[in-house]
Amino acid sequence: MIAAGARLWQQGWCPATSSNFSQRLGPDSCAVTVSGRDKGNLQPEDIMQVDLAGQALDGKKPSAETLLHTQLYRHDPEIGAVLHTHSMNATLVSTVAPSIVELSGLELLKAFAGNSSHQVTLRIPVFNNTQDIAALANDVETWMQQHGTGHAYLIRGHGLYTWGRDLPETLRHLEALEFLLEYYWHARPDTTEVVI
Ligand SMILES: CSCCC(=O)C(=O)COP(=O)(O)O
Ligand SMILES: [Zn+2]
Repeated sequence: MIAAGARLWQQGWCPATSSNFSQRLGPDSCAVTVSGRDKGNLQPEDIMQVDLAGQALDGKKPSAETLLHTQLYRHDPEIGAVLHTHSMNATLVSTVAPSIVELSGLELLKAFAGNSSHQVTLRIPVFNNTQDIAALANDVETWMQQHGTGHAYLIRGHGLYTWGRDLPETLRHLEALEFLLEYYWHARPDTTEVVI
Protein backbone atom coordinates (compact mmCIF):
# COMPACT_ATOMS: atom_id res chain seq x y z
CA MET A 1 0.00 0.00 0.00
CA ILE A 2 2.92 2.34 0.68
CA ALA A 3 4.40 1.65 -2.76
CA ALA A 4 0.97 1.90 -4.37
CA GLY A 5 0.43 5.30 -2.75
CA ALA A 6 3.74 6.61 -4.08
CA ARG A 7 2.90 5.35 -7.57
CA LEU A 8 -0.63 6.79 -7.60
CA TRP A 9 0.46 10.12 -6.10
CA GLN A 10 3.17 10.37 -8.77
CA GLN A 11 0.42 10.08 -11.38
CA GLY A 12 -1.40 13.01 -9.75
CA TRP A 13 -4.31 10.87 -8.67
CA CYS A 14 -4.05 11.57 -4.89
CA PRO A 15 -3.60 15.33 -4.47
CA ALA A 16 -3.49 17.09 -1.10
CA THR A 17 -3.86 14.05 1.22
CA SER A 18 -6.93 12.88 -0.72
CA SER A 19 -7.60 9.20 -1.47
CA ASN A 20 -7.52 6.13 0.75
CA PHE A 21 -6.44 2.54 0.34
CA SER A 22 -7.15 -0.78 2.03
CA GLN A 23 -6.27 -4.46 1.92
CA ARG A 24 -8.15 -7.37 3.46
CA LEU A 25 -6.34 -9.02 6.38
CA GLY A 26 -8.81 -11.88 6.86
CA PRO A 27 -12.55 -12.61 7.00
CA ASP A 28 -13.21 -9.95 9.65
CA SER A 29 -10.66 -7.17 9.26
CA CYS A 30 -8.67 -5.04 6.86
CA ALA A 31 -5.74 -2.64 6.82
CA VAL A 32 -6.68 0.93 5.85
CA THR A 33 -4.87 4.23 5.60
CA VAL A 34 -5.01 6.57 8.59
CA SER A 35 -7.13 9.67 7.91
CA GLY A 36 -5.48 12.79 6.56
CA ARG A 37 -2.08 11.34 5.69
CA ASP A 38 -0.06 12.21 2.59
CA LYS A 39 -0.82 9.23 0.34
CA GLY A 40 2.32 9.87 -1.70
CA ASN A 41 4.59 9.49 1.32
CA LEU A 42 2.91 6.88 3.51
CA GLN A 43 4.88 5.51 6.46
CA PRO A 44 4.17 2.17 8.17
CA GLU A 45 2.42 4.02 11.02
CA ASP A 46 0.01 5.54 8.47
CA ILE A 47 -1.61 2.15 7.96
CA MET A 48 -3.90 0.73 10.62
CA GLN A 49 -6.36 -2.12 11.26
CA VAL A 50 -10.16 -1.92 11.41
CA ASP A 51 -12.87 -4.53 11.71
CA LEU A 52 -15.47 -4.79 8.95
CA ALA A 53 -17.82 -2.55 10.91
CA GLY A 54 -15.16 0.13 10.43
CA GLN A 55 -14.05 0.21 14.06
CA ALA A 56 -10.37 0.85 14.77
CA LEU A 57 -8.53 -2.13 16.23
CA ASP A 58 -5.42 -0.19 17.22
CA GLY A 59 -6.60 3.19 18.52
CA LYS A 60 -5.73 5.18 15.41
CA LYS A 61 -8.17 7.30 13.35
CA PRO A 62 -9.15 5.46 10.18
CA SER A 63 -9.91 7.07 6.85
CA ALA A 64 -13.08 9.15 6.89
CA GLU A 65 -14.30 6.87 4.10
CA THR A 66 -13.56 3.56 5.85
CA LEU A 67 -17.19 2.43 5.63
CA LEU A 68 -16.97 2.50 1.83
CA HIS A 69 -14.07 0.05 2.04
CA THR A 70 -15.66 -2.24 4.62
CA GLN A 71 -18.93 -2.33 2.64
CA LEU A 72 -17.00 -3.91 -0.23
CA TYR A 73 -15.23 -6.48 1.97
CA ARG A 74 -18.53 -7.43 3.59
CA HIS A 75 -20.33 -7.54 0.25
CA ASP A 76 -17.90 -9.90 -1.47
CA PRO A 77 -15.44 -12.17 0.38
CA GLU A 78 -13.36 -12.40 -2.83
CA ILE A 79 -12.48 -8.70 -2.66
CA GLY A 80 -8.95 -8.35 -1.29
CA ALA A 81 -8.06 -4.70 -1.92
CA VAL A 82 -9.79 -1.35 -2.50
CA LEU A 83 -8.32 1.86 -3.94
CA HIS A 84 -10.01 5.27 -3.84
CA THR A 85 -8.44 8.13 -5.80
CA HIS A 86 -9.20 11.76 -6.70
CA SER A 87 -7.81 12.09 -10.22
CA MET A 88 -8.78 14.98 -12.48
CA ASN A 89 -10.26 12.59 -15.07
CA ALA A 90 -12.45 10.81 -12.51
CA THR A 91 -13.60 14.11 -11.04
CA LEU A 92 -14.37 15.66 -14.44
CA VAL A 93 -16.33 12.64 -15.62
CA SER A 94 -18.17 12.39 -12.30
CA THR A 95 -19.57 15.90 -12.77
CA VAL A 96 -20.88 15.47 -16.33
CA ALA A 97 -21.88 11.81 -16.46
CA PRO A 98 -25.40 10.41 -16.25
CA SER A 99 -26.16 8.07 -13.37
CA ILE A 100 -24.25 5.25 -15.07
CA VAL A 101 -21.13 5.65 -17.21
CA GLU A 102 -21.06 2.95 -19.91
CA LEU A 103 -17.93 2.01 -21.82
CA SER A 104 -17.99 -0.59 -24.61
CA GLY A 105 -15.83 -1.90 -27.42
CA LEU A 106 -12.45 -0.77 -26.11
CA GLU A 107 -9.51 -3.18 -25.95
CA LEU A 108 -8.49 -1.97 -22.49
CA LEU A 109 -11.74 -3.40 -21.08
CA LYS A 110 -9.84 -6.69 -21.09
CA ALA A 111 -7.83 -5.35 -18.14
CA PHE A 112 -10.78 -6.15 -15.88
CA ALA A 113 -10.93 -9.56 -14.24
CA GLY A 114 -13.19 -11.91 -16.17
CA ASN A 115 -13.12 -10.01 -19.48
CA SER A 116 -11.56 -11.80 -22.46
CA SER A 117 -12.95 -9.59 -25.23
CA HIS A 118 -13.34 -5.90 -26.00
CA GLN A 119 -16.99 -6.68 -26.80
CA VAL A 120 -18.22 -6.08 -23.26
CA THR A 121 -19.82 -3.13 -21.49
CA LEU A 122 -18.34 -1.74 -18.31
CA ARG A 123 -21.00 0.02 -16.23
CA ILE A 124 -19.78 2.48 -13.60
CA PRO A 125 -22.55 3.86 -11.37
CA VAL A 126 -22.27 7.47 -10.21
CA PHE A 127 -23.40 8.23 -6.65
CA ASN A 128 -24.04 11.73 -5.36
CA ASN A 129 -21.42 13.01 -2.95
CA THR A 130 -22.29 13.37 0.71
CA GLN A 131 -20.48 13.73 4.02
CA ASP A 132 -22.75 10.98 5.37
CA ILE A 133 -20.48 8.08 4.48
CA ALA A 134 -22.66 5.51 6.27
CA ALA A 135 -25.61 6.51 4.07
CA LEU A 136 -23.45 6.38 0.96
CA ALA A 137 -22.18 2.92 1.90
CA ASN A 138 -25.82 1.81 2.26
CA ASP A 139 -26.64 3.24 -1.18
CA VAL A 140 -23.69 1.38 -2.71
CA GLU A 141 -24.76 -1.88 -1.05
CA THR A 142 -28.34 -1.48 -2.29
CA TRP A 143 -27.13 -0.77 -5.83
CA MET A 144 -24.81 -3.81 -5.80
CA GLN A 145 -27.57 -6.09 -4.55
CA GLN A 146 -29.71 -5.02 -7.48
CA HIS A 147 -27.09 -4.72 -10.25
CA GLY A 148 -24.09 -6.81 -9.20
CA THR A 149 -20.74 -5.87 -7.71
CA GLY A 150 -19.10 -4.55 -10.90
CA HIS A 151 -15.58 -3.17 -10.87
CA ALA A 152 -15.87 0.49 -9.87
CA TYR A 153 -18.05 3.44 -8.99
CA LEU A 154 -17.73 7.22 -9.12
CA ILE A 155 -18.81 9.76 -6.52
CA ARG A 156 -19.91 13.06 -8.08
CA GLY A 157 -17.36 15.84 -7.75
CA HIS A 158 -15.28 13.57 -5.54
CA GLY A 159 -13.51 10.57 -7.06
CA LEU A 160 -13.31 6.92 -7.96
CA TYR A 161 -13.52 3.62 -6.07
CA THR A 162 -12.28 0.36 -7.52
CA TRP A 163 -11.40 -3.05 -6.11
CA GLY A 164 -10.05 -6.48 -6.97
CA ARG A 165 -8.94 -9.83 -5.60
CA ASP A 166 -5.62 -8.38 -4.48
CA LEU A 167 -3.65 -5.15 -4.69
CA PRO A 168 -1.95 -5.84 -8.07
CA GLU A 169 -5.30 -6.63 -9.69
CA THR A 170 -6.83 -3.50 -8.14
CA LEU A 171 -3.94 -1.36 -9.42
CA ARG A 172 -4.51 -2.81 -12.89
CA HIS A 173 -8.21 -1.95 -12.67
CA LEU A 174 -7.38 1.58 -11.52
CA GLU A 175 -4.93 2.22 -14.35
CA ALA A 176 -7.43 0.89 -16.88
CA LEU A 177 -10.18 3.05 -15.38
CA GLU A 178 -8.01 6.14 -15.56
CA PHE A 179 -7.38 5.50 -19.26
CA LEU A 180 -11.07 4.79 -19.90
CA LEU A 181 -12.27 7.85 -17.97
CA GLU A 182 -9.86 10.06 -19.90
CA TYR A 183 -11.21 8.52 -23.10
CA TYR A 184 -14.79 9.15 -21.88
CA TRP A 185 -13.96 12.75 -21.00
CA HIS A 186 -12.61 13.41 -24.51
CA ALA A 187 -15.42 11.49 -26.25
CA ARG A 188 -18.12 12.68 -23.81
CA PRO A 189 -20.96 10.73 -25.42
CA ASP A 190 -23.66 11.75 -22.93
CA THR A 191 -22.57 15.18 -21.79
CA THR A 192 -25.38 17.65 -21.31
CA GLU A 193 -24.48 19.74 -18.26
CA VAL A 194 -22.34 19.74 -15.18
CA VAL A 195 -24.07 18.02 -12.26
CA ILE A 196 -22.67 18.42 -8.75
C1 LIG B 1 -8.49 16.33 1.36
S1 LIG B 1 -9.48 15.15 0.55
C2 LIG B 1 -11.00 15.04 1.49
C3 LIG B 1 -11.26 13.68 2.10
C4 LIG B 1 -11.28 12.62 1.06
O1 LIG B 1 -12.11 12.66 0.15
C5 LIG B 1 -10.31 11.57 1.03
O2 LIG B 1 -10.30 10.76 0.11
C6 LIG B 1 -9.28 11.42 2.10
O3 LIG B 1 -9.85 11.18 3.33
P1 LIG B 1 -9.03 10.36 4.44
O4 LIG B 1 -9.82 10.56 5.71
O5 LIG B 1 -8.99 8.94 3.98
O6 LIG B 1 -7.64 10.92 4.49
ZN1 LIG C 1 -12.16 10.85 -1.12
